[in-house]
Amino acid sequence: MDFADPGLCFPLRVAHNARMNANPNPASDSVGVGFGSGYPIEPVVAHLSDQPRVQKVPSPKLTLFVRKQFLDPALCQSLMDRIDASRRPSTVGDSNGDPYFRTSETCDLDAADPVVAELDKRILAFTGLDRRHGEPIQGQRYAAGQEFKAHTDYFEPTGEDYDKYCSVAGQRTWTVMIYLNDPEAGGATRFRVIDKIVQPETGKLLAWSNLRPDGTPNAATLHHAMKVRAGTKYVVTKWFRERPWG
Ligand SMILES: O=C(O)CCC(=O)C(=O)O
Ligand SMILES: [Fe+2]
Repeated sequence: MDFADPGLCFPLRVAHNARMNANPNPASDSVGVGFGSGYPIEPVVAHLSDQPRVQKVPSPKLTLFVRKQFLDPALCQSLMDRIDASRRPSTVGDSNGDPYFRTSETCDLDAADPVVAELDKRILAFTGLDRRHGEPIQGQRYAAGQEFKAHTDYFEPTGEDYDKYCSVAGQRTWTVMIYLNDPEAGGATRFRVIDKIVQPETGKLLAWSNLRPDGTPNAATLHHAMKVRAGTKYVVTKWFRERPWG
């Protein structure tokens, strides 16, 4: 389940793959090609830090950015409508046997849908990452009582599902997540290693590197989508990979 063990460290494979796929060249496509996979992270960090209204969470352990009101409420509503219309139970890699570990629902958003294409374009322009390294955007929906317990978005290199999820595109480099609404109560995202709780707000974007500057998976990215207490929570997520996606 991509569950973080802070003691784990798998430097060689990840660092090697990540370095091989970094693209230091300027854009050769319409948007988002400049920084390849997002590893090395330094150019991405510089680019994100330059964007208007972006805050970098001050932590030596984790590279995490917050950008409020990245999406306007109308676009958020269009995305929530799509998530409502087409959802399935969420799944986890490397299950630990806890059936309540991730109780939300997931929507595989259609990349051909103009609303989704617009979202993709904005994320690529904002991050500077290469569209070829991006997974298709997903939506997540949490009804009251639903959550996604503490996990990491990278895949444990020793986990039994590592090859299944990573053999083609490699490890996850960056996570970009946007809250689409502000649920009545609960639903915050808690990064417990750095003691940071982010409250959902309509259109607020989070972006973090799942890898340390040396290319190893960063256990300090451990995060918990806390239970929604009242109302419904919606987010969209786009993950980037070391190598092109499919
Ligand atoms: O919903 C959230 O706050 C976090 C979602 C998440 O961590 C994930 O989908 O991997
Ligand atoms: Fe996550």
